[in-house]
Amino acid sequence: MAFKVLISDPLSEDGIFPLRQAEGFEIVIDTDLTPDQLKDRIKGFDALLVRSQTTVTKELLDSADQLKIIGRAGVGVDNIDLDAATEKGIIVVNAPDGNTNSAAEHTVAMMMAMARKIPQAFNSLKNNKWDRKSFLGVELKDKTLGIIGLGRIGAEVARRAKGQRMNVIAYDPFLTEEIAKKLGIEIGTVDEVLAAADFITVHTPLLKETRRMINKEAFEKMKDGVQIINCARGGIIDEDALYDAIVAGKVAGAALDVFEEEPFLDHKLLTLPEVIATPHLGASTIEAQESVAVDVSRDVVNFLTIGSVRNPVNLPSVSRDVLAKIEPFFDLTEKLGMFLSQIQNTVIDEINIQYAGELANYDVRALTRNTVKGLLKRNLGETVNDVNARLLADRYGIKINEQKTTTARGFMNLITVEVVTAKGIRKVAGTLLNGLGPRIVKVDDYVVDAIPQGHLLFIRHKDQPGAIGRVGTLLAEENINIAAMQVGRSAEGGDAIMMLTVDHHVESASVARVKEVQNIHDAKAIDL
Ligand SMILES: NC(=O)c1ccc[n+]([C@@H]2O[C@H](COP(=O)([O-])OP(=O)(O)OC[C@H]3O[C@@H](n4cnc5c(N)ncnc54)[C@H](O)[C@@H]3O)[C@@H](O)[C@H]2O)c1
Ligand SMILES: O=C(O)[C@H](O)COP(=O)(O)O
Repeated sequence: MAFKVLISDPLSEDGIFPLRQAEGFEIVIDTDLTPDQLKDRIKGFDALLVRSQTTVTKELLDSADQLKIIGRAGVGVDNIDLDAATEKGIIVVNAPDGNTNSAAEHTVAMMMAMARKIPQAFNSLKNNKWDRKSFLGVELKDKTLGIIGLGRIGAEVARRAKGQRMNVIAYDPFLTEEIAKKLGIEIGTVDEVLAAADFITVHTPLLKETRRMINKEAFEKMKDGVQIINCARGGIIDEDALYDAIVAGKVAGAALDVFEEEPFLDHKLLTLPEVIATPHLGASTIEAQESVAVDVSRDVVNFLTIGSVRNPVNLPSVSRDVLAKIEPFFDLTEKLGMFLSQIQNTVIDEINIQYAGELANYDVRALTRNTVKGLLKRNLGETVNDVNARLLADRYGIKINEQKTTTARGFMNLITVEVVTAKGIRKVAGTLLNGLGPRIVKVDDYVVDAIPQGHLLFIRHKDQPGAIGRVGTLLAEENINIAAMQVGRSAEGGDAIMMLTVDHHVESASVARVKEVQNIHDAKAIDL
């Protein structure tokens, strides 16, 4: 099967080699589409690769009939409607590390260019003026740089600022004493950073909390003559407040790579001589572009071919080590969910999943999602996947509980899935048998040994002579071949079950005939 990938923003040709090399991938590059054209173009594509130019709206996603993955060749995903993507079961991946260095270098370049008024001086020279008086700068040495947001880029900027012999004070909700000590910087509150800094640079994502966090009140807390850098996201700094603060002489310089509205050709901040700017070039280096394109291309190929990704944005990521331990259980957990959903029809209130044995030592959330996906699939079909399984369960008011225990009662690992409904509890347990693969080992309280694959007939009956024989005869009449059979009972003459592996799907008419057999309480056809 061929996978179709649409690239709607300019990406490094060298960086997309994982897509070019992958077998069965058709790549279309179309970077000049209007939003309306893109809505039409997206139909039939399995993957969309973007940078920050393409705005991925709910409307665009609504018109995407095949889309499974969006790759953002960069960090910020504020151009993508993540809620809409999650809702539609579309995974979003980004490339969080590939442009860190470039963005940090650009930030430092902007700070130095601003401190020494290099763009203004160059501009004057280009206009045939040899002016040595208007461009008196300041040194960085011994000045204090305030960093708000000390993630990947913020930390790299801090390292470089130390190299410029600056003092650094930073605020980040996750900044520990240990990290600060390692970087040789001071930790401050936002207000302390604002008050102490000669230069302030922001490196947070644009979030509800960070939108316009550098506003009129924040400028009032700063030193006179402070200089501001934003190479993170437009909107973190209130542009009107910045304009006023510069005009009032409070802010001596601003170096901006990003803006509230992009792209633009005319901006009132650019009328001020104190402002230098670049058109969102933080990640625009050959190295960064190649690196981010490689990262997202790999994730797109891996996701579409083997279902795994390294940098999911709307799914918790699983480390490589943990993935190696839990990956063999993916198929089993989905099948356990599918099995349970077919032996019972009542509205599910709660799903309890117990991981017993070695698995209890790992982060098994990916297995839980997979189990829930298996359970919901029967009614929600292919619209449910790993991305939206938990969200859909939430929406239907289904509580999900994950329990772990290291004792697995004779098994290396045992996964027990239980659904709680108004009619009671139904459960199924499964394991991986060394060298033999997945097995269902318990259904409700009956011990069985069935391969969770293909077509099964699950029968509840009374443990009486002849019940098994009569079912066998009836299935022969229906031309249904039995490949394997398991029986289990609570007590001699009590309730019992039969698990038959058959060669084909059992039609509902045949199931109805089985139910009429003497001493048979119930029968269900199961397809796994
Ligand atoms: N100009 C460009 O071309 C360019 C290039 C790359 C990244 N970026 C942008 O740079 C920003 C940082 O990227 P990163 O890779 O360092 O991200 P990151 O996730 O590694 O770091 C972001 C940090 O911000 C912190 N943070 C969140 N809310 C905060 C708050 N209210 N106050 C203080 N800190 C807060 C987080 O704790 C985190 O440590 C993002 O907005 C990204 O989109 C821009
Ligand atoms: O968030 C990012 O990675 C940067 O803003 C880079 O955006 P770009 O890929 O559009 O240059």
